[in-house]
Amino acid sequence: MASATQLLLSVVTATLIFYVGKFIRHRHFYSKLPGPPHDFLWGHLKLYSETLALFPPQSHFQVVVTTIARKYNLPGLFYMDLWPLGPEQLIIADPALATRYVTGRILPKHHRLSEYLNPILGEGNIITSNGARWKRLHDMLAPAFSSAHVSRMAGMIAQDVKIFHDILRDLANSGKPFRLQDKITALAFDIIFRAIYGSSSSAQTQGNDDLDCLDAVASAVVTARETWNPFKMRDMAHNGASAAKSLDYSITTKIRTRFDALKQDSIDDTLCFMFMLLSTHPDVVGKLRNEHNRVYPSDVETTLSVLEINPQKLNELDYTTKVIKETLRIYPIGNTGRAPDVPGPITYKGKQYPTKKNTLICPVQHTWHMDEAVFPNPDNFDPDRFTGMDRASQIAWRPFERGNRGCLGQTLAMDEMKMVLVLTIRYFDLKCYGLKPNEKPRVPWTNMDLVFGDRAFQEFTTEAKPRDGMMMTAARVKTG
Ligand code: HEM
Repeated sequence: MASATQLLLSVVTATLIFYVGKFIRHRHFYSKLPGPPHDFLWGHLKLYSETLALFPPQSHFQVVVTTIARKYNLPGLFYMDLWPLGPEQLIIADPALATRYVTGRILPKHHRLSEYLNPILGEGNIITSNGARWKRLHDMLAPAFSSAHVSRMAGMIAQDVKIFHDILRDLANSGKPFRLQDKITALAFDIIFRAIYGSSSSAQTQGNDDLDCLDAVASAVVTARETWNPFKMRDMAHNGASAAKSLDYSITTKIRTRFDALKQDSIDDTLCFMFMLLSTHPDVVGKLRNEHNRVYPSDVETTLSVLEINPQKLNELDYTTKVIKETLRIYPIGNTGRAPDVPGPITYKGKQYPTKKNTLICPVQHTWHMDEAVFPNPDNFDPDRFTGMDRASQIAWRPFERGNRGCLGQTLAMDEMKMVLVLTIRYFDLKCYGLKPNEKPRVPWTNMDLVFGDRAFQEFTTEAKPRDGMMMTAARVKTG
C-alpha cells in the first residue's frame, strides 16, 4: 500500500517537475527576445490584458498590439508571450518584412485560425486551408472574382445598390435613426449571393434565412469565446451547431465550398466606418460629390443606367478610390496568422529571430498603418495622402494582404464600395446618431474617440466590426 502511495507521489512529483521545467524554459526563452517588458510569471499576459482594458469591451487585438508597439517603441518585429492562454506570437510591424515573409512566400495559415474560424466558415474553407485543398479552392474561386467577371456583374450589383439607395431614401423621409450595419450587411449579402449564384437573395427587401443563420453561427462562436462559464460555452456550442446545421441543410443544393465566400462581411464593416468618417468631413464629401458629378449624370436613375452599361467608368473615380483606401488604412478589418513553413529563424536587418513550430506569425497592418514614419499624421482622415505617395508607403497599405493568399474579393469589394458611394453620397447626408465622445483619449496614438466615442474602436467578433451597429440618421441632400 505504502509503495502504491509512493508511486503516485513520484508520478505527481515527476509531472510537476516536468511542467515547472517546461514553464521555466519557456519563459526564459521569451525573456531574451525583443518585445515589451517580460514578466517571468505572466510572460506578456498581464501586459496584454492591462492594455486591452484601456479600450472598450471586446476591442480588436490589433489596437492592443499598436498601443504596445508605440508605448515600448518596438519597430519592425517583436514577440508576445501569451502562453499558456494563447500561442506565442511573432508580431511583424514592418511592412517591408511582411512583404518578404507573407507576400514572397506562401507561409501556411496557423492552426489557431482554423480552431477559431472553422466553426463559422465550415471545415475546409479557403481562408484557413493549406496545401492542395487551398490550391483547388483558389483555382475554382479565382475566375468568379476576376476583374473581367466582376465587370460583367456590375450591372446586377448596381441594381442591388439601387435598392439600398431606395431604403436610405425611405429612412431619410422618416427621419428615424437606424443601424447602418444591418442595412449594409443585407446589401453585401445580396451582392455576393448574386455574384456566386446568379440570382437575388432578397436579403435587403425580405430578409434571408441563410443570412440569419450565418449571424447566429457567428454570434454563438463569439459568445463562447468571451465566456468562462462552461454551461454557457456548452449552450453556445449547441446553438452554433444547430444554426450551422440549418444553414447546411438550406444550401445542400448549392456548392458548399463556394458558399464559404459568403461569409465575408468585411465590406459592410468598411462602409460603416467610411460613413462614420465622412459624417465629420464635409470637405471630403464635397470632393466626392464633385468627382461623381464630373463622371456621372446627376440623377440617380440615369446614373444607374450608366453603371449598368459602362461599368468601366468606375475606374475614373480616382478620389473615391482614395477615400476607400484611407478608410481601410485607419480601419483594416483584420490580419492574417501564419505558421513558419520550416521552424527556424527569420532574418531581419542582419539579425536572426527564432521561430518554433507553434509560433503564430502575425503581420499587424494596423500597427504600421498608424505609424507616423510610414503614413505621416496617421490619425488624420486624409484621402489626399495617396496622391503622389512614395512607393514604400504604397506597398505598406495592405488591408487586403498581398500575394497568393491575398484577398480574392478585392476587385469586387472595391467596385461595390465605389457603387455604394456613387449612389448615395450625392443624395444623402448621413450623420452618426447617439455619439458619446470621450472626454480624454483612451490611448495616446489616436484622438478619434474625442469625436466618435468608443465607436472609434473596432469590436473583435469574426473580424474588426463597428460597435453598436453604427447608428445613423439620413437626410436628403437639398438640390439647387
Ligand atoms: C473591404 C473588404 C475586404 C477586405 C478588407 C478583405 C481582406 C482580406 C484579407 C486581409 C484576407 C487575408 C486573410 C488571411 O490571410 O487570413 C482576405 C482573404 C480572402 N478574401 Fe477578402 N476582404 C474583403 C472582401 C472580400 C470579399 C467581398 C470577398 C468575396 C466574396 C473576399 C474573399 C476572400 C477570400 C476568398 C480570401 C481567401 C484567399 C485565400 O486564402 O486564397 N474578400 N480578405
